[in-house]
This record gives sequence, structure tokens and C-alpha cells, in this order.
Amino acid sequence: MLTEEYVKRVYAQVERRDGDQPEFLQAVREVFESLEPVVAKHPEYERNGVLERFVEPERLVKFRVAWTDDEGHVQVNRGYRVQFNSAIGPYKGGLRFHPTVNESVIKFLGFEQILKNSLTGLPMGGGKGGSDFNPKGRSDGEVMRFCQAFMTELQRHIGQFTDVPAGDINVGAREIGYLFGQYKRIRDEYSGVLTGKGLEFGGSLARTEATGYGLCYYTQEALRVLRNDSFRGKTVVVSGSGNVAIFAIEKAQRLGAKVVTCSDSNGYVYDPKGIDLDVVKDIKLGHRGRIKEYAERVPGSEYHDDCRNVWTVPCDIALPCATQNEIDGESARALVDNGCTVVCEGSNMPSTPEAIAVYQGAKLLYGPAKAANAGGVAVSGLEMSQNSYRLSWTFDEVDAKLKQIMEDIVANSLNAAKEYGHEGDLMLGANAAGFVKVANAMVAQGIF
Ligand SMILES: NC(=O)C1=CN([C@@H]2O[C@H](COP(=O)(O)OP(=O)(O)OC[C@H]3O[C@@H](n4cnc5c(N)ncnc54)[C@H](OP(=O)(O)O)[C@@H]3O)[C@@H](O)[C@H]2O)C=CC1
Ligand SMILES: O=C(O)CCC(=O)C(=O)O
Repeated sequence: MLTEEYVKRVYAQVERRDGDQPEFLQAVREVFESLEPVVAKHPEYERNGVLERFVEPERLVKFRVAWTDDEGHVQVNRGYRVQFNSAIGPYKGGLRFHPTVNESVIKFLGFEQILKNSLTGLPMGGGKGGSDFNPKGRSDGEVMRFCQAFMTELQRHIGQFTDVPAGDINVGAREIGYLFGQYKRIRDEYSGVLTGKGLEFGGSLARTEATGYGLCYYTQEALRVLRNDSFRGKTVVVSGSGNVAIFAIEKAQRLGAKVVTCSDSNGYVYDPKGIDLDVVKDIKLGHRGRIKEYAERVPGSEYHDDCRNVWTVPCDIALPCATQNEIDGESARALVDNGCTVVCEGSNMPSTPEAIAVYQGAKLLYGPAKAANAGGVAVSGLEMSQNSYRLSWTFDEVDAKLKQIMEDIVANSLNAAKEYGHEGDLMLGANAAGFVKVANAMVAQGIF
């Protein structure tokens, strides 16, 4: 069978089986578009049914999460964990608590995580999980009872050597603490079963900063290698104002850029003088407030109540750090028309296929999420190492390792892009480099 036909046949099978999962289909299509030259060089992948197995999770658990709210009413949510691929290590990936969570979202995130974790060079397989629970407006007590109920079921599927969850949207230090406490209580075991833990109970320094800092290390290195350029003097547009956005803004500013926006799901703020990060941290980390408050507190800044319009703000570099499909074709065209030449992704799959086509047409420097935002899971891998050794590295030690990992991801992506005939293509390179390692391990370990 011709290689091209093999890739198309497997994609058609995914469409037939999972046609009702648009986010998952989108993620698979984007990766498969990169894999034709890879599969052509490796006929053993087709003989071993690697692509067919690669798109099918090893396990997907879906469960009821029942808990009691502050009024004494019983609430029922859905919980998920996809254990997608364990060829190169225990399943690893975050938990997302958001009303939009469903099987398609969890599967797209888990699928991306396989390749991202492979790119870090650390021994981690791909997994992801979460719930349609919305913590917004819930008291700490309600969040705690939800997390305890969620872990009461999840604990039977995870463990330090099998599956190690972490945070994602709406799952931060508070939630990880409650989840860890419940795991310990039920299993009577003190282990590195979660990452992103508090520093007092096994967390790693620099994990909080890792995804945002890593995104900037990746962008800086790609700019250096491909353009002999840097962040210095650039105007940057950032979306989101959560964990990834805050520390991307911090690092971009330290590297000499002016960041002029951030957003939440209600709207965005534009500050022509440059975002005052202390104010954002006070609003978001201090009292879980709305970003609108920024414009009330900082003279000269503006609030706009449509978060999607953040991409109409002129910039040199765009760093999406909120959620999937936040940049569509129209937003991408606005970015290009206003002078943007670099898009590196902090959020997972923020660009629609139409947006990616615009970047490619305009020859933007495009750093795809699975490479550019791998710093978070990379430091999670370093947290697992520290837990195993029963020791803690300093902030500077972890930060230096993170920077090296992000620079290596740029180099490995560019090497793979060249090897497969697409020199300079960071997207194809990331897909190819991440895939080959996992595919070789799948072939070596036999059919299952
Ligand atoms: N945390 C991590 O280590 C990693 C995270 N990521 C990805 O980065 C992205 C952000 O995650 P993180 O910062 O951790 O999450 P947070 O929950 O800390 O912040 C999420 C931010 O995105 C906004 N947002 C969420 N959903 C939407 C939406 N549907 N439309 C518009 N804005 C939205 C939120 O606004 P609001 O408060 O109004 O909802 C908030 O500002 C996600 O795609 C995540 O998967 C990737 C790698 C690692
Ligand atoms: O730290 C982790 O295990 C996962 C981080 C994450 O969810 C992601 O990379 O999307």
C-alpha cells in the first residue's frame, strides 16, 4: 500500500469512528498532515499498524462525580481520564475543570500530550483528564468536596508508576492540594502521584512558572536560530490571564519586550504603556477577579468586552495562552495585516486549521503548542525525578534545565523538519520528532 494511502485510510477510519469528536479530529488531522514523509521512510510503521494504534487510546475512563454544594444540594458532574499512550513512560498530563470538557476535548488534549511529552526528551507517556465541573463562583469548601469526590474514583486508575496527573485550566495549587490529600487518605501512600504540588509536600520550584517561561525560552531560541532576532524591543499580544499567560508575560518583559494585552473569557485589556503584571497577579492570583478590574485600576488602559478581538491589536509577536481554537482564520489575518510575524502557542491547539494556513501563507514564525508549551510538563517530569530521589533542586537549577529542554526542542524540531524535507517548518518538525520516538517504542514493544 502507498504511504499516502495508509495515512488517508487511517484518518478515514478515525473520521468514521469518532466523527462526533471535532476537537479530536482536528488534532489528528493536523498531525497526520505532517506524517506522510515520516511513514514513507519507515515502512515498518505500516506493517506494525502504528498509526491505527496511535489514534486509539489505550484506555478511557468516564465516571460519575457526585458531591454536595453549600446549600446541601447534590450535584453530579462527569469525570474523565484518557490514558492514551504509555510506549515511552507512565501516562502524564493535566486535569481540566471547565464546563466545555467532554470526551472530544479530553481526547484531543491527550493525543497532543503524547507528542509533547516525547519532545521533552523525558520518559513520559500521554494522558489527560478532567471534568465539566465549573469552579467559578464556587466556595473553597465546594471545590474541596468536588476534588475529593473526583479523586475517590480517579485514584484507582493512577499511581506514581502508571499515571501522574497535574493541573490545566482551572486546576491550580488549590485543586492539586485537595486532590493529593484525598489520594493519600484513600491509598495510605505518600508518593509523587500528582505534579504541580505545593512546595511543602513534594512540589518543584519553577513548576508554577514553567509553561509561560518555557514558551518564551522556545520563542527566543526560534527567533535566534531562524531570524537572528530576539524579544528585545518587540510588542507582544498575550491572551488569557491564568497560569500560562501570567508567567509568559513576566518572562517576555524580562527579555525586553513590551506586552500590551491580556484577557479572560469576558474581554481583554489593552495597555499601551505595557501591562502592569503586579496588578494582573493581584486580580487573578490574589482574589480570582475579572480582568475588567485592570482598566478600572490602571489609568490609560482600556477594557474591551470581546476577548476574540485581542488579535486585532497590532503587535510583532502573538502568544495565545487561553484555550483551544481562540484564533480563527479571520483573527489570523488581522494579526498578519497588523504586522505580526511570530505566533508561538502557550495554550493547547489555539489556532484553527484556517489560522495555521494563514500563518503558513504569510511565512510567519509559527511555534506549535505541543513544542512551545512543553515546558510545563517538562518541569512536571523534573518534579517526578525529584520525588523519586527524595530531594529538591533550587529554582535556578530547574530553570536552567527547563531552558535547555526548550532549546533542544527547537533544535530537534528543526533537525526533523530537515530530515523529512521541510526545512525550517517547526510544526512538521515537532510532529515528526515527537512521533518517531513513540512509534519506534511501539514497534519494539510488540502489538497490543
Ligand atoms: N498549566 C499548564 O502547565 C499548561 C497549560 N497549557 C494550556 O494553556 C492554556 C491555559 O491554561 P492555564 O493558564 O493553565 O489555565 P488557567 O485556568 O490558569 O487560565 C486560563 C485562562 O484562559 C481563559 N479561558 C479559558 N477558557 C476560555 C475560553 N473558552 N474563552 C476565552 N478564554 C478562556 C481564562 O479566562 P476565564 O478565567 O474567564 O475562564 C483564563 O484567563 C490551556 O489551553 C492549557 O491547556 C498547556 C501546557 C501546560
Ligand atoms: O504537567 C503536566 O503533567 C501536564 C501539563 C499539561 O496539561 C499540558 O502540557 O497540557
